[in-house]
Amino acid sequence: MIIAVDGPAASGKGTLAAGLAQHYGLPHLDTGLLYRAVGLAVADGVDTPGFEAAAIAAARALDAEHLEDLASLTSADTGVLASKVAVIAEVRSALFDFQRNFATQPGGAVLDGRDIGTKICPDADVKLFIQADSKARMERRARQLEARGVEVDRYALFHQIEERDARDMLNPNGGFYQAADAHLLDTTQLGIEAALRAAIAIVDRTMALKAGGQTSS
Ligand SMILES: Nc1ncnc2c1ncn2[C@@H]1O[C@H](COP(=O)(O)OP(=O)(O)OP(=O)(O)O)[C@@H](O)[C@H]1O
Ligand SMILES: Nc1ccn([C@@H]2O[C@H](COP(=O)(O)O)[C@@H](O)[C@H]2O)c(=O)n1
Repeated sequence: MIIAVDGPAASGKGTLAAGLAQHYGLPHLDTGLLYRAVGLAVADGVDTPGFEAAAIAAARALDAEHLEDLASLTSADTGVLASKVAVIAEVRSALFDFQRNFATQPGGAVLDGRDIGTKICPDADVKLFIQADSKARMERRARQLEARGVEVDRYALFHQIEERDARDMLNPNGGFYQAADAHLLDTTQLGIEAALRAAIAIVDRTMALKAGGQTSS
């Protein structure tokens, strides 16, 4: 079974994808980490003329070692860098095979990102599109950063998240939109446990309908 989980920054898609993976005994890939690793690799050259070529080279050279420094990869600044390299078509195509191979491994997988249901796994068995309002997302991200001892300017963080979402939604080479057959799950009013229960219910219902020869979207 392939489960595709997409959504904007700090919507909780990674948390839900990890919970679904654990529940169904599937491997999980946070595809944002790939873009973050590329962004981090070219951080020093951001907005210089060689930036694009350097990002393409970094994406082509990416391997598992680049995904180890989670503290640097998951910072808010690296998220912005990731969204800058994510608009480059050759970066996206260089990362495609890694994601596709992960998704199509025997038994299936859970992947979360922006274009999983639309570009990476248009054939996914279940697609979830996670939403939460911008203020709730900002507050969740602020608390996550504060738990790590990072000082947070909530006003700046709110604008950074909105700016990143806009860049992702307008990305001409991206695929960040709700697929026609994706299930919308708004978690603004749901805690982590309730959101995971709702996601599991959607997956179970979709798979049961499919087994009975029906579609659920
Ligand atoms: N339903 C929820 N209610 C409250 N907090 C949540 C909920 N879902 C996730 N969180 C918390 O919000 C923060 C961001 O969640 P998460 O990393 O899963 O988001 P994301 O969409 O994967 O973010 P990004 O796209 O930036 O990687 C985490 O600290 C997580 O524990
Ligand atoms: N499938 C994806 C995943 C991510 N991106 C870009 O990377 C940025 C960081 O992703 P997070 O999920 O870790 O927030 C994101 O803002 C996108 O620009 C992508 O394009 N496609």
